[in-house]
Amino acid sequence: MRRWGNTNRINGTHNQQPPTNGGNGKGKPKPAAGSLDYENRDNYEFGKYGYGKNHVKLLHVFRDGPLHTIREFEVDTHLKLSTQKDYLDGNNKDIIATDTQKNTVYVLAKKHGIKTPEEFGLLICSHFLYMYRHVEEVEVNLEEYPWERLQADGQEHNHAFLFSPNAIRFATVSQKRNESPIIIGGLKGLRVLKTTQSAFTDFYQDGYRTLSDDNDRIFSTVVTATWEFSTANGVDFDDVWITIKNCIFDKFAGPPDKGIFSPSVQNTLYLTEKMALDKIPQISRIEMQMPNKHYLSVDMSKFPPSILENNENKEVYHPVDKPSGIIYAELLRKNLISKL
Ligand SMILES: O=c1[nH]c(=O)c2[nH]c(=O)[nH]c2[nH]1
Repeated sequence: MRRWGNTNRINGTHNQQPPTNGGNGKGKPKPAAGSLDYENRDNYEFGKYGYGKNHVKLLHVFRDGPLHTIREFEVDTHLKLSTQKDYLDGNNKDIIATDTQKNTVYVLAKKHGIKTPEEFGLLICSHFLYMYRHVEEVEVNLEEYPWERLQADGQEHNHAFLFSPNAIRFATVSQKRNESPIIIGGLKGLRVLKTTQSAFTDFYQDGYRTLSDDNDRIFSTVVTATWEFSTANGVDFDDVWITIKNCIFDKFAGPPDKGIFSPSVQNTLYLTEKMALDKIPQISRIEMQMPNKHYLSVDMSKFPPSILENNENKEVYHPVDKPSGIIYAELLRKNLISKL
């Protein structure tokens, strides 16, 4: 999890002028002269610091007559204050208690509702920056529970839902005072497998290599993807998430009858990222991980033919948990790189 990272910024900040009584002061109060804790203090400085509440669990139900819509989240809120007197001096005056942070999540959900994880994260960031002048930076992580509307008699149910954990959606929104927010969308845990249209051949040959070329192998992976938005204006965050999931399916599986050929996990990963950047102009970069979950053919050659009714030895595979290959890459729009 990225904490207090700093990369590209999105245009347009929220009004972050705090109420006049927000926060209670800056500067380091001096502990009593001669205090042991005070000695040598100037020899040190803080690196990363902050605090917050993790795993605030929340179900939001929107009742539009008989049609109900739900979103369930676990939310982490993290604040970085401009003062460090809580750490340095045991002075708690500036601390917005983690319990208060938890309450804030519930109150904001009740007051404003929840549309998407990204928009709820933006709301929480701007709330803390607006309310408390001594909050320097906010980071919010949101993980969504994968509820889908239940289908009954071929029809979408008004108020019943099915837990469908085939891909977990998450988002991270962070914002520094007087800067634009950074919005990261994400997907993880998407496990897929195909039984053909995957090969791995012609790779580096030397005395350390024992793996044979394989022209037709099983390809299975558990996809993680994260992407950064270059704008929040007019973005349909739900639609972006579904589009990226569909890019993964398109480049991994291809059309239902013929599929799509993969010469390596690396190439499939790159083509997926490229398709996502081509399709979604509002994202500036995408990063993916595809572990290679190996399924190895069981060697049947030592069994006598009489014991095997069918001699075809590619029907039984041994799923190998560990070790697994790990393939990853980040793809960025080139014009953004050259502007840095
Ligand atoms: O698609 C693959 N990429 C690799 O880098 C690799 N390495 C390996 O052993 N098998 C595979 N498969």
